[in-house]
Amino acid sequence: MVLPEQFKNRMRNMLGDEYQDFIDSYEMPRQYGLRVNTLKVSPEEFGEMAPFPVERIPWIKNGFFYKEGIFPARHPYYAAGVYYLQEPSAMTPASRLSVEPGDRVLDLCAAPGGKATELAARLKGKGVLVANDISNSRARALLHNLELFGAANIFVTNEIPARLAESFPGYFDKILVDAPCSGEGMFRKDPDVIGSWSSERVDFFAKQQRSIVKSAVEMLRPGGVMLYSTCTFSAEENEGTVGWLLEQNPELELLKLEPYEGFSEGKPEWGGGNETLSCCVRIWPHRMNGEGHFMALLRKRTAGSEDERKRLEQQEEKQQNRVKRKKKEQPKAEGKLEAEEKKHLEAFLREGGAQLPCGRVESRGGKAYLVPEMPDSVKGIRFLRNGLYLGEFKKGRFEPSEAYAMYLSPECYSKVLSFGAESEQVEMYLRGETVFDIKVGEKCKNGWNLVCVDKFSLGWGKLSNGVLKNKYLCSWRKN
Ligand SMILES: C[S@@+](CC[C@H](N)C(=O)[O-])C[C@H]1O[C@@H](n2cnc3c(N)ncnc32)[C@H](O)[C@@H]1O
Repeated sequence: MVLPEQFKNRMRNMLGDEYQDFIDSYEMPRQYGLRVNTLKVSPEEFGEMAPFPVERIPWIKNGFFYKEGIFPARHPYYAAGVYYLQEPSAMTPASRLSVEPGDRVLDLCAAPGGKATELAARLKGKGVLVANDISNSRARALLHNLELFGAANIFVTNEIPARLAESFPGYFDKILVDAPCSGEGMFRKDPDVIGSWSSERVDFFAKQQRSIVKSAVEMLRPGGVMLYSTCTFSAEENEGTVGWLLEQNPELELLKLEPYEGFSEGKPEWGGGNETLSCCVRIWPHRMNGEGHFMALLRKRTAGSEDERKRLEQQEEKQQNRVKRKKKEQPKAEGKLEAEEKKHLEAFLREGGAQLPCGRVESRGGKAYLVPEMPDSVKGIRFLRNGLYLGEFKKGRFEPSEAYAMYLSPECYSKVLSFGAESEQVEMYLRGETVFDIKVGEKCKNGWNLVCVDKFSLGWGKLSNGVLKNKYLCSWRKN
């Protein structure tokens, strides 16, 4: 692998005696991993039922290594959202942010969802995940992955962080900032990144990261916890950014991350000398089985000293005023279901013996959504999805959505048609073809059926006289 001379010089200066081991790691095979969706299956169960050889990743509870030459994305379990393909060190940031059901969580730079899908799974349907990305096309991929995972309590936004900060001052319990970076830890996985590397880009990202984390801190509640991560090695973008953040925000303190023997400490001298920077964690490819990552876990202290309390109060007041001004500017949007719509939705739920989780159902443009609790100040925020898209009202009936199918499990719906993972029928279904010769049985009946591969939902199909009309979402179909 041909690496830029300037990059090599920088790494030689950083690593000293270790430099040769680091460079040699570029000749070693890259690491392949998948992370199990705990909304659908436990890691233990997956370990027993995995359709190809896997090995547990020692520092990630629901992570598994698989070998080069295996293609997990081709298996129907991938289409069922049973796992997400992710390089093992990239699994680490979300694994070290202690998200609990009921938390308000923000993933500020979330696309395509490698970490947001894990945060959503940890919430177990309670609380809310705001998953944001500045790029609209990448935010679409993020939404797709969250829906594939069956995540319901989501708000997928496409905003600049400063705009979000106006709407969510001091709102979140947990924030992940997986910042855009120079990607030095991606060289082995994606050699194209090498071509775009330059020391100017390192400086560019370091500056951009400061502006992103500044907004993130404004959105963290006192006592809340934030994890900052990158997939790069440069000091400027890692200890440098975190050192600056600590200087600007004395209410922040670094916490230790749940340890693993392969992790290395951050270097205070690379970030202005603050000794606590040693709490940061680095994953070096020559020291453990990961491509490379940096992580810092920060907590916003609750007001302690009188000065600090006053400063936080002033900050809070300023932010609340901004929210009040915004509220005045925007009329309240109406989203209640019409009586007819309510009737059609209830008829559908009754037919399948399904129950919606607690929450508010809203209708927008003839579509129904189960929406999470949100402050009024979100009005005006650009978003792709608010909550779980349940389905559409069409010609006097309700048609359930793909996202709703992915959210459901066969235990929650009374009409289920399950294909075996190795069957030709599951492949036909995923290609969008009509499936014939289906026999009705105890669970599989005429009408809307939740189509599954083994016990994992894939989508909808409408059964009549042994013929399954395929309702699998066109844009998700296999070619
Ligand atoms: C390292 S990637 C995130 C990867 C993602 N967390 C995952 O695990 O799949 C950084 C992301 O930040 C987004 N981004 C770049 N500048 C941003 C900004 N100013 N605010 C928010 N997101 C930004 C990029 O579009 C990109 O998707």
